[in-house]
Amino acid sequence: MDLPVDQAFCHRLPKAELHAHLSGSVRRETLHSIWQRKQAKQQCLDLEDPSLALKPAGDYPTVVSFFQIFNKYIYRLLDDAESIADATMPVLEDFRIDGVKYLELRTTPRAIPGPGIDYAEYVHLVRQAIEGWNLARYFHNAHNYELEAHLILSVDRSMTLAQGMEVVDVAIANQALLEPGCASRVLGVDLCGNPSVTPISHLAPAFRRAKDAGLNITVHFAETPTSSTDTELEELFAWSPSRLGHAIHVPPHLIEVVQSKDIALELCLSCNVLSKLTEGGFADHHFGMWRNNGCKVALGTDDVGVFESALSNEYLLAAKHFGLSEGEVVGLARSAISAAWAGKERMMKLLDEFS
Ligand SMILES: CNc1ncnc2c1ncn2[C@@H]1O[C@H](COP(=O)(O)O)[C@@H](O)[C@H]1O
Repeated sequence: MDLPVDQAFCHRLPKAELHAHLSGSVRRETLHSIWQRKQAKQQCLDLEDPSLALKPAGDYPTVVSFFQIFNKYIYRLLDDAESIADATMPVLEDFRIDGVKYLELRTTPRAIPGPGIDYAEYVHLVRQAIEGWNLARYFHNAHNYELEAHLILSVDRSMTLAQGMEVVDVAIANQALLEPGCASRVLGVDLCGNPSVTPISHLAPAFRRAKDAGLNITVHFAETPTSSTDTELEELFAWSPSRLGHAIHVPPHLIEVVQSKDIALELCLSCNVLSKLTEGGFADHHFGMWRNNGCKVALGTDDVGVFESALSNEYLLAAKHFGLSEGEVVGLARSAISAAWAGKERMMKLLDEFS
């Protein structure tokens, strides 16, 4: 008999997180301690305490105000090698504690002129932080990796083609392990950023280069009505993505394309409801529509630092608002794992954890 799904069950579930933005996944407490350290060193003196500067989840009046928190606050605080490392490691630890076994963390390479950080160096710093954390857990846990973490590099919609190309070149250069014994790699490229920034067609050659180099492609798709024109959505399909993020305002004739191409959907319930990208509450979320259409769904947190709903809670919300049984929630977690990019063998091992 199937029992009602509860928090403990969703926590125990071996989970794959495929849609999480690094800078949006940093907890407020982590930002606060980085801010305190910097204040003590007389740095970032013009930045308010993050507990005052960042609104509670759900208090962003528009989706545009949500995007401003990155440029106006988080990027200004995380502006050197130390703070990038200090932000990245707790993000991994938070996912591990929540029972995430496999993570594809995405981040947008940033150039930070002061300390001389370019896109390649930014990615190197994030990779070093991942490997440092990995190593600590490896020795703590009798030489087993508890969380396998990889990277996806994001191209922001506002980038020029030259910047997009540079992101892809850095992604290509980071497809291999950093050094023998390391565990993480760059697996793919994403298109993200404020969906009111259009058009995006100038970025096509960058995604073509990524595809040609064997990188996987995911794109933020149909997040707002402005970014859901047939022209944009057909352009994005031409980039051959194997996954789509959010997929909110997809017209019926393109729903069929998603089905026929077996594209997986990365769906983020709390993010969409709290940032008002969707209308209504959780029960109105398009998760129900995609699931009923038999599409492969991977639940994700998007920006857990902002929306404060861990992946286990996203499974609980789906179960609660869509009446899922324990067996159906397990099926959902397996569906996320089957959409991951780390290779068949690795995915089979993760799927074994359910037996
Ligand atoms: C509604 N959800 C979303 N839709 C689109 N893009 C989003 C996003 N949430 C976050 N980002 C993108 O991720 C960047 C922050 O992380 P990284 O600096 O890359 O690690 C933001 O600047 C934004 O471009």
